[in-house]
Amino acid sequence: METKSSAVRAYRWEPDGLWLLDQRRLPAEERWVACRRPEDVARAIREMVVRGAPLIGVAGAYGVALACRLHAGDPDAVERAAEQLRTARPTAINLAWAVDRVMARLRREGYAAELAAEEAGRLADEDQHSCWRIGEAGATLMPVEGGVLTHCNTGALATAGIGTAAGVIRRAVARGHRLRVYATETRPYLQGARLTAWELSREGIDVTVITDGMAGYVMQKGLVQAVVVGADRVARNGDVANKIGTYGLAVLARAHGIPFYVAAPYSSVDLSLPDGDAIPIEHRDPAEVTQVAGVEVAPPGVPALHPAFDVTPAHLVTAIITDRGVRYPPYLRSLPLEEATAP
Ligand SMILES: CSC[C@H]1O[C@H](OP(=O)(O)O)[C@H](O)[C@@H]1O
Repeated sequence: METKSSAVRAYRWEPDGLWLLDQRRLPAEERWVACRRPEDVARAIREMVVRGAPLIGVAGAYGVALACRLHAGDPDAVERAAEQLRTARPTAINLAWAVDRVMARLRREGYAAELAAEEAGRLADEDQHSCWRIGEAGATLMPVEGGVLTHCNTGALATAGIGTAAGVIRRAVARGHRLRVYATETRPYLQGARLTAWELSREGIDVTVITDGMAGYVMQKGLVQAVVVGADRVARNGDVANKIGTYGLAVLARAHGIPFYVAAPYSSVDLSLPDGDAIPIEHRDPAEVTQVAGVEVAPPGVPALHPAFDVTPAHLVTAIITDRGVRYPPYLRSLPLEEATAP
């Protein structure tokens, strides 16, 4: 299965450690950060040097390999480092899932850095193939010609492959769909304006940045024929946690009769949670809201909310595009995602 593309690569596992493309500096500057200790990786995840549900899972997995190197012969120290990695950000299940998978192998076979790195590499390869399968499954759902709105960044800067929602867009364009992509800026970190616009434009994909507040306008004007977003965690009933603002897009899409697709690997599905109310929502530093490029835009002392994610109820989701096929409601409402089968 072809999985390569011209998509950018956001991480490199090298003999001296894990190198991460510093996504806080894009698109102005392509600067790499070296992580040689597990706490370097945990900090990079917390500070969003690296971000994106599947990709922070891969980074966390390599962080375990760094922990085995640093704490050779001290399994308890590796366990403590793994706990710091798996809890660096709470919402994306991929992080805990990936770290737990590597640790399960180490507990069986020994706390060797080579084993951890091998398992992290397998995770990355699996995510590359998963992105490709998601892209292929979702491409057929995209308009042959028209506007597609996407939120946040779900591409090669969020995964080890071509992306989830952005992977759907990439594969649809590769198949000849004539798409105009509307990328919401995605305040406050600006994943859309800074990252998605950078990723897609450098590949010649027609992308237009809009403010988050323009989503209703482009839908009302008939400029958008589909919405496709990613996910950080999907509950058993199909409720979806994703970047803040996703829920509003789903409501707008439903009001305008526009299909609202979620693209996510099964590694983002958390069958232990019955519905979206149980998904932990990360609240980040309010200064990320009140400051733009380091400039205070709100009066000093005025508080700001900063939930980094929201939950879209399954009934607003047209379909979830996964690496195991497309899932349609009401299956998502009546059956756990795992047992649901495409109609
Ligand atoms: C491939 S899904 C990426 C997912 O992660 C993003 O969150 P963040 O940028 O805070 O890591 C966003 O929710 C995307 O949909």
